[in-house]
Amino acid sequence: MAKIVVALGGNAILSKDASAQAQRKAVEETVEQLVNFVENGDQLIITHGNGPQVGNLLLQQINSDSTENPAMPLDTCGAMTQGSIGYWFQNAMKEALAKRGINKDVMAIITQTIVDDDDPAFSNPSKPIGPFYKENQVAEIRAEHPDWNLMEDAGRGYRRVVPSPKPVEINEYSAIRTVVDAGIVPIVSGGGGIPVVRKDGKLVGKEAVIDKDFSASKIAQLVDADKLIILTSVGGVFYNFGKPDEVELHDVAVSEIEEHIANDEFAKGSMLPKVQAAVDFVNATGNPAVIGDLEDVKDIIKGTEGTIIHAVSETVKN
Ligand SMILES: Nc1ncnc2c1ncn2[C@@H]1O[C@H](COP(=O)(O)OP(=O)(O)O)[C@@H](O)[C@H]1O
Ligand SMILES: NC(=O)OP(=O)(O)O
Repeated sequence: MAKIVVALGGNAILSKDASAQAQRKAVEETVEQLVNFVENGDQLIITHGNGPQVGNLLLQQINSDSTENPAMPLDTCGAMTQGSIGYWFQNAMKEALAKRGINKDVMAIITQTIVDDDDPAFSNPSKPIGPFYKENQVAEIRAEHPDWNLMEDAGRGYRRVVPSPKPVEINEYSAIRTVVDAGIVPIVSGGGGIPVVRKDGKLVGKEAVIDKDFSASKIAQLVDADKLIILTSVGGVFYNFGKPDEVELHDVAVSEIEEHIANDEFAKGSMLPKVQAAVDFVNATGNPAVIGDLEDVKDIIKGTEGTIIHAVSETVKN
């Protein structure tokens, strides 16, 4: 049995239709893929993003800044998306397991991620959230929301960006470990976890969105995972992505990916955090990380799809 942390992108849950019904359906389709791991005998730990959802939640609140019905701060919005997405996953996963005759508990855990109050990310927003805007909408949006920062997101349009500090600790780590050891399928650290700092013995929320790829890597290291799998909407990691000479990677040594990161070759806010999170995991544990398409889970389990990032020693063995 392998212990596997699987991270799913918020864009995989919300693509075009942002209704609760459509997102629930996307989650139901997603878990049909994830049960393959459990059927394969693996202990699964699920984590997910919330970029599109938390951005939409903020937009829904724009007109509710009255004293009677105030808008919620970003950390609380993060908690709300963790709750809603966790709720969809918990029920969908339980039902999908039952359909295959597997009686296993599934449990979403409200997770807080401790960050550093002095993280430079607080003054350098980089995490894309909410919908994609066309280039010709940008001037109007900037005029309407002068406090927003906007960034181009991997050739897909412009998005609002917010601070994204790095996870330092996972507050609920020991509870997560207990749940994992009990064989329960936990859904943890949704949206990267609610960003908090410790102040005077208390946890205080910060207005930010943590990258779930970094939290997934941290959790995978803390639970001694055998593998970290980051599932997204692309078959793997490409060099020269989107250019005529793009190349998809299948097996790659961590040192090679590190060189390409150092050369600034990966898109910030999309592929860069994934490769960085994978590299951190591989370097800390010596175990492999995989980046691949949610649709390819069966082949990722077989090792025939996705980009597998190996520790150097592993690559030398091959
Ligand atoms: N070098 C690259 N290789 C593969 N995909 C890339 C690369 N650079 C940018 N991308 C884009 O990054 C996307 C995945 O990032 P994103 O959508 O932010 O992930 P998430 O699934 O976590 O929401 C891919 O669908 C692709 O469009
Ligand atoms: N929080 C987070 O990383 O979300 P996405 O995966 O949706 O970008």
